[in-house]
Amino acid sequence: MNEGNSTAPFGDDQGRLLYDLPLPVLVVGAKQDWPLCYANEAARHYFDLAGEVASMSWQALLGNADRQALEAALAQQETTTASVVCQGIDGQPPFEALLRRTQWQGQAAWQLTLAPLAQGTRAGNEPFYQQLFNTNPAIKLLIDPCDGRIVDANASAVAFYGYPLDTLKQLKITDINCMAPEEIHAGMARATSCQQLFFEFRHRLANGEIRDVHVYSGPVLLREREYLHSIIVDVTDEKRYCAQLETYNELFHNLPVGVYRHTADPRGHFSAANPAMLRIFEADSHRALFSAPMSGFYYCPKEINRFLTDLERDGAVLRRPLRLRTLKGRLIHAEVTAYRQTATGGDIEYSGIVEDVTERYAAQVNQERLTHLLDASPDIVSIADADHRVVYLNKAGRELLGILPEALSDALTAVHPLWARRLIQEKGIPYAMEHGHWYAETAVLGRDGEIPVSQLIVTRRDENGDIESIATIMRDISQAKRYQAELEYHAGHDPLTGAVNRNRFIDLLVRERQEARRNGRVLSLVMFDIDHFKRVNDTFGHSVGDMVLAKLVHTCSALLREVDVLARWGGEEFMLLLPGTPLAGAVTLAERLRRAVEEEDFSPVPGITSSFGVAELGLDEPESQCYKRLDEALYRAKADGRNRVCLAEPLEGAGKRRRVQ
Ligand SMILES: Nc1nc2c(ncn2[C@@H]2O[C@H](COP(=O)(O)OP(=O)(O)OP(=O)(O)O)[C@@H](O)[C@H]2O)c(=O)[nH]1
Repeated sequence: MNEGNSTAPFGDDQGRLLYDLPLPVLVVGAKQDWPLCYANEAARHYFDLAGEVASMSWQALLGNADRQALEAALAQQETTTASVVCQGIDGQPPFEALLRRTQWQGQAAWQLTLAPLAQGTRAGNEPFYQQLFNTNPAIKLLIDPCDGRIVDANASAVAFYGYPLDTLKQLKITDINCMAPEEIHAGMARATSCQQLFFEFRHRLANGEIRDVHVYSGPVLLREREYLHSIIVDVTDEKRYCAQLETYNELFHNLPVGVYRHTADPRGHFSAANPAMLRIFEADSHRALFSAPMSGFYYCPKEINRFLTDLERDGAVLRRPLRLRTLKGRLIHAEVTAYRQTATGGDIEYSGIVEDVTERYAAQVNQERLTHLLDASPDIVSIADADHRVVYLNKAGRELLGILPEALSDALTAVHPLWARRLIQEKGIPYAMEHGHWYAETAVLGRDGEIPVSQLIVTRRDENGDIESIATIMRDISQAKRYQAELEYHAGHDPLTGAVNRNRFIDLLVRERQEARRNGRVLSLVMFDIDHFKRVNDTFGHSVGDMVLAKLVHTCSALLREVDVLARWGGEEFMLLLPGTPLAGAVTLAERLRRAVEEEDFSPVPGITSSFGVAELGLDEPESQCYKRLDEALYRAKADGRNRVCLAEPLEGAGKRRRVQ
């Protein structure tokens, strides 16, 4: 498209349109002196121009008055359209210049369309009109302004409207114009009186299709009658094209991803960028972005060189992660798509899109870190979505289950014993759904049976408050359970004999008394110790004494019921708690124990015996009082010669002695 060439100045479609327009059209630059850029065929005919127009001064073509009026209108900075009535040049009819701002080869320009006024009023104009009407390819209708009848139509009109000429000539303009008839008549009146010559209408074709048209309409005098001569320009495609351009433009400006173009040279510059590019690269203006050398945006030149090499080899690179630097020096993670193309001047250019994925990248890195951590954990971690589909299972979980189960219920069935599954399904999940989390000790099925686990179920809700995920963390607590049991045992047992210690005995007694009260059961206590134990130590040494103590507990324990409790009360003194046992039963048991000890072989110690005090605990009797009664009974057993069982004084008659052998 060369400057001054009379064809296609604005791109093919629009250029063709202007070229074909039977009205003179000039394009002048919107700057000082308004240099002439273009004249269409009709303008060349009107002004009698030949050859290149670029060097011509268009003002010289006009008379003084017209030139001043036009220059005044063109000088209006704010105006986008204007209309100036001109006298016309020598021998030509007057015209109305319709001014419209436009672009000429990327520069601001004015389009001047000259619509002849009252063409028919001058004698000798008819042949020119007839020539234009029949030979010019533009669509033309001749209309009777009185009733809107279509009097004549040229071949282009017949082709455009799709009616045979005869049919077209039987129609009125109101039959093809979509506007209300009264408005059409008002328009025709304005055109007839030359008040308005340019119209935008919508015309209906024979096939029913509606087209957008620009209509230049003015009066002509033919065969001594006044008609309206209308030149119809179909602008439907242009309008659509403009609307599409508008959409693209809007898209370009509002896209959240950066769209760019830059030169191939790494030291080059951005030459086009949408607003998102400014945001991504923290540029205050397009100027700031365009003036920065490309290399300033590269965080890792090696990475960029590889990118450019691949681009040169393949012509395009799709969605490659790149580390880039903003104008403020901040590192960003971007995904870049680039295409290589040859610009108009033959230079290589790159264009494409940049997506700032810094936040997504950080989230991904975080997720990878967490996954790494969770995989390193011996705890079993699983996450299910709102539909109970398992979406994550850490390494410990995968090792336990082998594969990722599809649903939470599958995972529960595969992992938990029935009781735990029920507990989780019936209590755990509903509770966590309501309160956000649930914690309990459950179990998983191990190779050698159940493994106790602590189980935490955590639910997460989305911004609408709907359940988004259900996460479960299970920790094997079998070791802890073992330690706990050991600790509990040691806290409540005597390490030498394995008997319950005094503290635990007191606790058990309190619990047993409550139970006895509830059930109306009796409860007896027996206090006993080894006779002359000091001698054992003195004669055989302390370790033999220890052996005797342990063996005695072993011997006695074998004769007790499960519910009976044997405690080492202190030194070589023991206490028995006998739930549900009345005094007589306790005495019988004490006697059995006494005999068993007497008969036991405590080698190397001969003749070990023991003495017993027995009491039934009164319903409301304080324990201390009962201990005292037992102590007295044991004292009596010792005093009476040892190796015997003595009954404690009954509660009512404390002080009396009773001896049972
Ligand atoms: N070997 C050993 N001896 C203990 C232990 N606890 C206490 N004794 C000893 O048990 C003996 C208790 O002696 P005493 O209270 O005089 O009673 P006893 O010699 O059995 O005399 P009677 O009870 O009157 O028959 C003391 O010598 C303590 O040192 C222990 O754990 N191991």
